[in-house]
Amino acid sequence: MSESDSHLDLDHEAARIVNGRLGGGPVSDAVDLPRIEAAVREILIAVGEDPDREGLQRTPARVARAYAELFAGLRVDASKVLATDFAEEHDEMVVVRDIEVASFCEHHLLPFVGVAHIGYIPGEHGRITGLSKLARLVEAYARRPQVQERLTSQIADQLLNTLGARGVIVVVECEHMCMSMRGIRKPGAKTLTSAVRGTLRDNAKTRAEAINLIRMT
Ligand SMILES: Nc1nc2c(ncn2[C@@H]2O[C@H](COP(=O)(O)OP(=O)(O)OP(=O)(O)O)[C@@H](O)[C@H]2O)c(=O)[nH]1
Ligand SMILES: [Zn+2]
Repeated sequence: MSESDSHLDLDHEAARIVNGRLGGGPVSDAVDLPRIEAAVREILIAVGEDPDREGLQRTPARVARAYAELFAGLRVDASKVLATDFAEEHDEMVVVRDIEVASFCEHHLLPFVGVAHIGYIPGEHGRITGLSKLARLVEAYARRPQVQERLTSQIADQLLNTLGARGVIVVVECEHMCMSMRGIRKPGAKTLTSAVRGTLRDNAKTRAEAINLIRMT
């Protein structure tokens, strides 16, 4: 696979969506900005605001553009993110940690933010991926309505299936705004989720090594 095949840039992706359509895709695939604008205007009225006051006049359009960007992952084929891979005689662990996560809980459409740590052991044929692609994979799955558990396992499964990794560990730690700003109101509470696949699941010693690398300061 060539570098350019997999050069998925979510900002460009969002820009294309804002411009009305995805490159090559049908127009109906694009985010319906006017529809979001109309809905945001309705929300403003419903909460008792005046959407026509000066400060709010452009808000529905801004929110529509923001949503196109924040949910751009819905239009990314996550399997293509890992398309740049290299043959390399490396059958040891690769860990990238502290990858920023900004996602949206699908229950309240409020952000959850934190970090993801990803470790994998290349498969039999020794395919490794570009390091940035691991962060791109996080972005592709985070920029959509999510639950943290699914985000975690989707990342792990994609590494296992597309890259053919022998073992995968994904740990995500996030604070959910729906728990901090409203409802139970417990700011600072962190949710940790993990997904462990392949040899890392079966072999306690290798798993411990991965966890040590993730925790190492
Ligand atoms: N498992 C899981 N739960 C989540 C996630 N994000 C938000 N939630 C939870 O989703 C649940 C939704 O619960 P509901 O009782 O339907 O909604 P609610 O009345 O707004 O709940 P409260 O937040 O307790 O006020 C809440 O307990 C949230 O904390 C997530 O990523 N994973
Ligand atoms: Zn929530």
